[in-house]
Amino acid sequence: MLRVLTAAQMRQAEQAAEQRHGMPSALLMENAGRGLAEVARSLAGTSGRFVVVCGPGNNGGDGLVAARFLLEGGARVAVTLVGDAAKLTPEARRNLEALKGFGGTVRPLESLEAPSSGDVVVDALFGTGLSRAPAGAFAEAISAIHRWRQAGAKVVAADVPSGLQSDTGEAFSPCVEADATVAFGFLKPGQVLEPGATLCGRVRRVDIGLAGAASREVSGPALFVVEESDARGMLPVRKPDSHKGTYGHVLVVAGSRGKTGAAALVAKAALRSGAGLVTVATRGDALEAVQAHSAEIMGVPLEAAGPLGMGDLEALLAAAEGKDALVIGPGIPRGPGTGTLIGELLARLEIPAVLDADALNAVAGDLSVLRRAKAPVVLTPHPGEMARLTGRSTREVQAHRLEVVGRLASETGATVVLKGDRTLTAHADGRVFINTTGNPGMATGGSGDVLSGICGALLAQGFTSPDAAWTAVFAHGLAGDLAAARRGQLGLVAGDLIEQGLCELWVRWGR
Ligand SMILES: NC(=O)C1=CN([C@@H]2O[C@H](COP(=O)(O)OP(=O)(O)OC[C@H]3O[C@@H](n4cnc5c(N)ncnc54)[C@H](O)[C@@H]3O)[C@@H](O)[C@H]2O)[C@@H](O)CC1
Ligand SMILES: [K+]
Repeated sequence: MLRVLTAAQMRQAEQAAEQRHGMPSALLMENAGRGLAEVARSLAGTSGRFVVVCGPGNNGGDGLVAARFLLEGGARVAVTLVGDAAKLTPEARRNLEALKGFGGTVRPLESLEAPSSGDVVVDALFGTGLSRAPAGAFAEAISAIHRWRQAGAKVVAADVPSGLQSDTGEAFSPCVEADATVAFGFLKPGQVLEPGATLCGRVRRVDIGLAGAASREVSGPALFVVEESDARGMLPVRKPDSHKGTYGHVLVVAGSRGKTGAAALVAKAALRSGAGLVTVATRGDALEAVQAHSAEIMGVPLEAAGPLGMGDLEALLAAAEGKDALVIGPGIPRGPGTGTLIGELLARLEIPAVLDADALNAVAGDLSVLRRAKAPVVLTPHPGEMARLTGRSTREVQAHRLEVVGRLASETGATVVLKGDRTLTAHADGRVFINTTGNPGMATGGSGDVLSGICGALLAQGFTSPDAAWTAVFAHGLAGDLAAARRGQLGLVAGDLIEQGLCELWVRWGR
């Protein structure tokens, strides 16, 4: 997994490096600038020129160091400083002097010969210290960088494209669009969350000497980007002497008349993700249709009528006997008593549970039932369901995804999966896993049911709730990518994620 640090955590890491690991910040800046120069050089044509646009903070300092290394290498380099030179940080100022010592000069932006194809622009206006929308001379410099890029120059951003908020991935207007971004030391959330990820172009991380220990000394959420090897490594290789009991039995409480497909998708996804057995508990008038979807699905009829409620408690407790995980929610008939029923189930069952779809809406009114759960709980809301769970608007949820998902996990003790582009999985211990697989073709009915089925199967196979959740999210997204490669994004339907995507994925992973 790749560790991701917020701006505040980067400052803590920098301090720890200096105070406890003997690594002065001047050296960090030197390493950052050298790495930046190397990436810039790799993007230039044979006789390409470099234009380095520096701001007033340490990001500008990195640019000044890069300019010095480029000059030292014999390149043609123009440097411009935007803003009040008197306000340079002490480290940036030292590097301005060092640049001058190498014969470098700083010129006003208007006097520069416009770079074009083969040339490289280094954007070192703002990094993690950006605090508001760039205006005035800064906005003009960003417009110039944009024009130069249109004319064919490549743009490499120091740490983050200027104008991008490194903690959220939200972009102010204007914001630099880069061909490559050099991440100093650690990735930043804004480099992996959209729209930031797109604005960054290719992200190249360079080591700058922030001792590994520094990343352990930072406080707040521990953010990670999941890589394919992480998810693959979680999936068990089946042992020759195992049997269906080895791989767990999932109880799926889902579906109703007219929504039998939801239950079938959960069940089939669980079956295709290694669960030994899957039983669906649903209203008697829907069960036959659910089982007709697949010969492998076992069934338990819930004979009470109407919405799920306390009248179903005894039947569900009985159905849960001998099961290893519960998935509840997709397509259930929901009524005023459904939340109470789910609360009772969580308080009494000793198996981990995935709450999805209408189970989330049912508990939204009283989240305290989650705290009283006997076993681990995974919540899998999409942004609209997250809005109902947290009493915020969907827009607010989307603008503060990291913060919202982390807070709900720590308040409820559950593992929370906030779905959408770059799905986030937060655990109550402060870890947040950022997912990078998946595609817009997966925005289709039933896709979420498949995710909860995969997650249920992994829980039944003994995964902890955070491991089940982030692994399921990664596998679900990659299954979507594999299925889209065969069907196209427009042609993709949820069933393809199971029959094509997941099966192709397990073959690819040798599972
Ligand atoms: N933290 C670390 O460990 C390291 C940080 N380094 C660099 O330092 C950067 C962070 O440096 P700083 O904290 O100095 O921040 P920045 O260089 O990103 O910019 C902050 C400066 O710009 C001003 N500012 C912010 N938004 C503005 C706006 N919209 N218009 C006008 N002025 C604005 C601030 O008042 C401040 O003076 C990183 O992105 C990275 O490039 C590197 O030198 C290496 C080590
Ligand atoms: K920058």
